[in-house]
Amino acid sequence: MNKVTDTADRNVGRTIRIGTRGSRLAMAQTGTIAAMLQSAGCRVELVPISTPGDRSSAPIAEIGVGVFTSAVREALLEGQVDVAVHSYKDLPTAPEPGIALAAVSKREDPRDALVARDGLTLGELPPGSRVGTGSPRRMAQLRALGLGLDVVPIRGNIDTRLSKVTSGELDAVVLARAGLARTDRLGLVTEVLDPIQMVPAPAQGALAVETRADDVDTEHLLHTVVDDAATRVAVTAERALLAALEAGCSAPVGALAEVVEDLNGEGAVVERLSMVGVAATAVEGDAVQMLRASATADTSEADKLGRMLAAELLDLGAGAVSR
Ligand SMILES: NCc1[nH]cc(CCC(=O)O)c1CC(=O)O
Repeated sequence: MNKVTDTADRNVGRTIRIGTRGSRLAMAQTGTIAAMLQSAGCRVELVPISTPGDRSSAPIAEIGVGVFTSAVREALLEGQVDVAVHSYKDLPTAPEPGIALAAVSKREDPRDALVARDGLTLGELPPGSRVGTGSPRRMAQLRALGLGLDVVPIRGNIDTRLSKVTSGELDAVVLARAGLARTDRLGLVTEVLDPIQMVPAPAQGALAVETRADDVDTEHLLHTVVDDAATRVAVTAERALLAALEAGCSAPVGALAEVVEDLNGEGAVVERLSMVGVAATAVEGDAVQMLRASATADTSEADKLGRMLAAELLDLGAGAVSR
């Protein structure tokens, strides 16, 4: 008997309750995980959860890290739901007592995307163009490109941000390509940004699927049905870099790791983990410099690779701004 069948059998007759926020993105993400569980023969129920993050329009920096995730985690701990699905990049780096990261699903394209007026690319936007983003990481990298863009802080869900281009208030916005893909809006993208110029947020495009730490059946099920090994290795390295810099999800820090095929000394194909990390030296004003470090390691050393690149960035002077 294969592993999936075995796990599904142990969960026969059970309905797995998945907590989800009501936003279009959250619903899409939860739907992806629900569909995987259903394909494995599980019955699934979606339980809507409202969070303070959804009810407030204050800047994320003010309302704090984890505003979107803590209410869903509470519902999990209280037993109202069995599974919580989060955008992995929105999770604080500190582990949550009582909660297990049961699976990381196969990552969407992690790159950032530009949605600009008149089909323009970043390079085609005239100097002085107003480009909106709420992320210090994107702000810093946009400024560091030296294109003379007017980088405007914005907030709100994907629809709110896109509407600022449609209304003419902004010339462009930068968003995660993954969020646009999951909500069927890739058609609006005028340029997918080069991940060397715009290093994505750690774990961008990946979903973290959690369950209660004592719910070993659900944990095993999720691990078997949902977990993607290559994604987990990559985001482990990226999150290790973030944690080592003591930087939260809104910090001016980017990291991207990828499992790649390489040749070893004997000419045999081996898998390696290749990674780049960036941190901004300043986020206020226009003079922003991005510090950069990159390296390759064995896939079994993901955590170590992330911490090593973080140490390199700290040596280069990243410490002062990332805390
Ligand atoms: N911070 C909000 C957020 N959290 C996850 C996504 C998109 C999906 C992802 O990055 O995995 C977004 C929107 C965005 O950054 O444009």
